[in-house]
Amino acid sequence: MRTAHRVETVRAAEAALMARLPEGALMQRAAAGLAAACCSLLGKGRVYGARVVLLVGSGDNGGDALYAGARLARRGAGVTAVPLGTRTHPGGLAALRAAGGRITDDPFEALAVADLVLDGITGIGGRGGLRPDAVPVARAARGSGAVVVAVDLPSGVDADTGEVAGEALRADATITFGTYKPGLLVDPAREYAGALRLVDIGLDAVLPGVPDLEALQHQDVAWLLPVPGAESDKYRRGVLGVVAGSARYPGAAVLAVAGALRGGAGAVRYVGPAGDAVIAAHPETLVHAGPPSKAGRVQAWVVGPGLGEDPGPVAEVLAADVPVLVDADGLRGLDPAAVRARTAPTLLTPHAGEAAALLGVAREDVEAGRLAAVRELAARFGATVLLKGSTTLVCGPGGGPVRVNPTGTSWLATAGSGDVLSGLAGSLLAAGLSALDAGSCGAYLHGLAARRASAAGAPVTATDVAGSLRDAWLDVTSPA
Ligand SMILES: NC(=O)C1=CN([C@@H]2O[C@H](COP(=O)(O)OP(=O)(O)OC[C@H]3O[C@@H](n4cnc5c(N)ncnc54)[C@H](O)[C@@H]3O)[C@@H](O)[C@H]2O)[C@@H](O)CC1
Ligand SMILES: [K+]
Repeated sequence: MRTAHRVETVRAAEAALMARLPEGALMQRAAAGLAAACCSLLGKGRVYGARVVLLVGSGDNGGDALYAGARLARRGAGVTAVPLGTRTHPGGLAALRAAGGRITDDPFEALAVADLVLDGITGIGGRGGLRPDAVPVARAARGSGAVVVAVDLPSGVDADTGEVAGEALRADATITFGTYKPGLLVDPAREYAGALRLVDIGLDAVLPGVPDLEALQHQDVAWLLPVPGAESDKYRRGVLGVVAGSARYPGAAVLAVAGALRGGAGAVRYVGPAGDAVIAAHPETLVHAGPPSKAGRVQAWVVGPGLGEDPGPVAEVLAADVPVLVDADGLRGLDPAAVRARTAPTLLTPHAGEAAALLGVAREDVEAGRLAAVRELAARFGATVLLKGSTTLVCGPGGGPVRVNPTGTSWLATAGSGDVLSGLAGSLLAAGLSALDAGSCGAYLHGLAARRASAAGAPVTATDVAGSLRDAWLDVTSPA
């Protein structure tokens, strides 16, 4: 599990750790890890003679860059610092000078020939986007052909929310200290961070056990996925009911069932007007044309994909005392009170547009502030919410850590892929996973399947994604 903590928590942990250590020890740990990471990015035998430029802001983030620069200078790199703040970390500056580094006020000359740029303008103390004087310097760094390495965070992004208010530096890699920060894992900031590397500075011992954000990895998902026991039959493995599709959108039913059949439930019961299309594509499905309440027993429901204008079945499904996943058309006009009144878990799976409609804000606001949006929806509906998009987030109703999905590809932005996800996550619900686990494991497998299907960088269809779910499942559950 990859975990992230917000700035307030990081600062408290750092203070607790610093109280036990000699002055400056923590910053030296950070600088040592940062310098080592820079050496490996430059490549073996390429540190001596490398031209390194440090962009140095007024705080300790600049201090990290300066101390790391001093270490690189001692290994033979030509290191030039560009002070950009109202002050420059005095100890770091002295260390760089003592190691033979130089200071310049002409960043453009130094950047033109740089092999590596360290962005130490702001870290967790940054507020808002880059200040105007830093903007042309950050752009020149990006355009220089050098490897751009952000210290702790790309300067200009919000560490806690992943929001980017104004301009921020685009890094090839970010070397972060002690723990990930939420902004490193959530778009739009995540896109600015490049490849992530965590440097251990001993913070784990003092960080709270419950993080603000967590990202599942293969072994976490493998642990959570259902495995049939010797005594299992199709009913004990869980039956999922899918209420989806309409005369106008029969394909949504076919795709939701395609996801559902590969999600671990023992059987899938389709309820709706697209039974013929569903059976033609998936003969293993049980179909029922009548209302959901007459369809027979299920352990979970999915309602919404391709339903069209008729919200009738949504209320009927919400009245059932089993977990319910509501997606797509089922989310339109969804009443928070009706969801809050349920005793069984509810999982809502909006994309940014649907989330915006539920919150009464603009879609752009949801995309710019995904974490705030998913938390607000979960609190308002008293439900688990899976917010789909460039960074898929899953938040439980009780506050707890938000799960951020680390798999996926932009090729997933294709018609019908959400229908596959709702079937898949619903199937995991029917198999007995909690709404948080079903949503996050579903998103994980779905993203992995899309990556597999588009392996060579080709477009994928939702049908391709469903077809690759089995391989994604095997990927996750096969021992490394
Ligand atoms: N506290 C600690 O024990 C450790 C801190 N470390 C480093 O220290 C950093 C935090 O240092 P600070 O708290 O000094 O904060 P930062 O260095 O992140 O930034 C604060 C400084 O930047 C200025 N600033 C804020 N927003 C700005 C903007 N948009 N544009 C330009 N300047 C801006 C502020 O006026 C202030 O001078 C971490 O990110 C990490 O890099 C590491 O050395 C590990 C240990
Ligand atoms: K930085």
